[in-house]
Amino acid sequence: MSTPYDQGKAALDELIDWAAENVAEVQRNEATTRLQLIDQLLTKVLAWPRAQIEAETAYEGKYVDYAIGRPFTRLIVEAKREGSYFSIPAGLTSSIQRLSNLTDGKAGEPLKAAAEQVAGYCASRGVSLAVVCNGLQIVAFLGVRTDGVPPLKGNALVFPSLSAMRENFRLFWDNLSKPGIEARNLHVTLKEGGKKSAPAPLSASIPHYPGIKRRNDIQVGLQILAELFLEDLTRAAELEEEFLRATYATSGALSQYAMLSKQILENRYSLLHESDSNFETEPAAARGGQISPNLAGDILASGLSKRPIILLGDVGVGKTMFIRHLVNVDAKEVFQQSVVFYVDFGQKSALMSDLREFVIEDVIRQFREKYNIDINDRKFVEAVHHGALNRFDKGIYGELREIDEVAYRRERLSHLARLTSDSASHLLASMEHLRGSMQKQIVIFLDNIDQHASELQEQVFLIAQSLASEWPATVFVSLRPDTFYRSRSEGTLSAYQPRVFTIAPPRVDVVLKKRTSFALDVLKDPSILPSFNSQVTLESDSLTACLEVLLNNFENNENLVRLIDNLSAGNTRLALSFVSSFIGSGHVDTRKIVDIYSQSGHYTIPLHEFLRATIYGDYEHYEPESSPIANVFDISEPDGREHFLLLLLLAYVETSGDRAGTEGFVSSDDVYTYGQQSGFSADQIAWAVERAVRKGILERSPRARNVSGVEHIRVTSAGVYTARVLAGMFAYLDAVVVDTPIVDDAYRRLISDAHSIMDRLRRAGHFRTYLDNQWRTVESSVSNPSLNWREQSTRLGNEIARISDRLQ
Ligand SMILES: Nc1ncnc2c1ncn2[C@@H]1O[C@H](COP(=O)(O)OP(=O)(O)OP(=O)(O)O)[C@@H](O)[C@H]1O
Repeated sequence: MSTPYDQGKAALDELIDWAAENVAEVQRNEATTRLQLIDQLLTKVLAWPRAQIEAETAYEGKYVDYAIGRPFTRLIVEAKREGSYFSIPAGLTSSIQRLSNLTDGKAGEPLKAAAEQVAGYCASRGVSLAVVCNGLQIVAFLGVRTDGVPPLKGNALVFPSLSAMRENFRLFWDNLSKPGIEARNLHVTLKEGGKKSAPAPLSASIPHYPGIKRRNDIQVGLQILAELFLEDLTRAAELEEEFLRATYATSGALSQYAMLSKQILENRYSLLHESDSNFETEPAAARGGQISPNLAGDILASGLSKRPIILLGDVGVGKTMFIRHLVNVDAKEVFQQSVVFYVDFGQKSALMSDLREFVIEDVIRQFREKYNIDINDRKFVEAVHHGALNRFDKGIYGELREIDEVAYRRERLSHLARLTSDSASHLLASMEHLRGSMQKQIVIFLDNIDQHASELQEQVFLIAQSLASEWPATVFVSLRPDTFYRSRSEGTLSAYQPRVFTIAPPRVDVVLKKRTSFALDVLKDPSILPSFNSQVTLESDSLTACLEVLLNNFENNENLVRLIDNLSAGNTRLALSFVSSFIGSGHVDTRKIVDIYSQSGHYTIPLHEFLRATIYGDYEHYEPESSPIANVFDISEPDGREHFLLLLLLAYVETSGDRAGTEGFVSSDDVYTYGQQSGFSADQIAWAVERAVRKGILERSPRARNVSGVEHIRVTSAGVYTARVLAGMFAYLDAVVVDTPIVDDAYRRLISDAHSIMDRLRRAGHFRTYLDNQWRTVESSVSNPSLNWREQSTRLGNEIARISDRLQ
């Protein structure tokens, strides 16, 4: 099979022949050159898809001949007429030349003019790679450099003829083809001196960074208890129904605190089914909490459906909780009449085994443990294979019964052994038997697959499909939107038309109040849950006080609820973990809280106190990978303006996504264009976007990327909150300062490790002034920045001054 590399080489051979045959023609003008030679070179030889080449794009009134690459422009090509030759000084044979050697003197003038022109375009659009091409010759160089070398004084990769490209095809391909450019080979070839990286942040010089935050005994005890009562309580089987009734918040009720437009909140999954009529999606529950009539109907039609029913939802949104509530409360009567298997792929053993085997073994185990049916029990086996045994009796061995009873029984036994040897088909027969003789519906839930890698999720999805079509059971499978769409677009799913019900998150404030009240009830009345109370230690009084404080704050402290609601961005598990980590945090003076509360009956949790517990977790210093909160000021290059790149992008995506009909999504093309027009390089933008997606402050549409080939992104509530609230808070600056490279030597010296509150306030003051200085350079290069840093900075300044005054 020929590779794109082979195809490129063959296309170049053809082009060489064609150029030789047509050499006598009138000299081609620029348009013809482009059409006949440059287009061929780019698309056929160098494998750039047409969809990634834009010709004649305008920016600030200037036109570039070709802007190449999606979602962002990776190189700009300036096309010259074929007759406009570049001359290579005599004796220079290497493909890599100093560009200034080629542009010297009169002979170098045409190339010099073209190189200056394209370098100008590159600078104004933030594209680093520049190419000048006249159809037969190519010169490539770095149009924007970050190593201080002026672009026209740097190196260039030169191919003075088509045959030179052919002779050095490997070099030509590696540096200029689509895969070569994407791998950044040209940067390396031209020895940019490696991209300069940003100076090390303060954390690099802090001994034992990030340091484990010490907890006192109370905090240690409280943390264990908080996890037990707020998170583990979920799994206490004795309390299942009581727990669900007391703590379930209806799925799909819109948040009252999210700093996102209603449009985005209401359309959490809606870009999902645009222009795909092969399947229907609908919310599993209406906003009032009632189960969708279609979902209820599907449960009743159990076993008739040959396709799995998909419960689609983001991580931690409450898919498992929805299933449990459905089975034990919402449709309790239906499920009581049914045989229900719940296969949990969250267990470790799921990872170790063959997945199909795991499902079969687990269902057999549940038959035994939940329904008291051992499908290998002799009597049961005989009942299941009753028909087969009748046929056996009528067959040739049936006669043995009269001749030799023992031999008959032995044959019959081997027959049964054969029928049960394949556990999958024996299980299938057992299910058929149950459905027929006991009139039971069979329902199987395959859950928590989304905690595994995506390949595994797809495998489980395929298993669900085959179970639904082979077994007399209704199969539910919970999936994340991205796996679902990947499977559809890659064909695993395309033959099926699954039923899809989406699970929207509940209101976080309601979940928190209900969960805290329930934990308090269990704590106060040991008889509710004996197994739990045996684990309660001396700290249970402190825990009671903490939970009462929290409950009170969830009811009255809007700022706190807004923080949790927005930062958890629909991940209910994350919201609960914020609360339990606050209770046992080494960064919170729990003793003080409990004392104030017992004296006054009231304690308002300040935002900064809760934020500290969340942002630092178990560490003493901010650690960007493990913290659930992103450092928006981090940079990838020694470019101080980059401190504001992510904030600018967040504000841009938020405003552009607010237009009606897009559900908040903006195409990456637009994002890159905006960033590049603001003077940032594509690499800087890619780095910022990647980091933001990883930290959940921007999210990609799982669907748009696969269907139209263009990635779409939108801001999350965590993104809006981080940009608008956190970035202007002292506690946030105080945390992320250790992780932010400082490009100004003077400020780098001022910003050091600090412990006392006065030192930290001083440090935050320096950091703020430093950021203000960098912001001035942004303001001077971005005509209409999407961000108002001055306002945030003033807020910060006021807060720092207020705290200092209070302390003095
Ligand atoms: N509607 C709800 N009411 C009350 N608590 C909820 C609700 N939904 C989720 N929770 C709580 O949030 C946490 C996460 O929920 P759950 O495990 O159901 O999410 P999930 O979507 O199944 O997660 P994953 O994507 O990891 O499988 C649990 O502690 C659960 O009790």
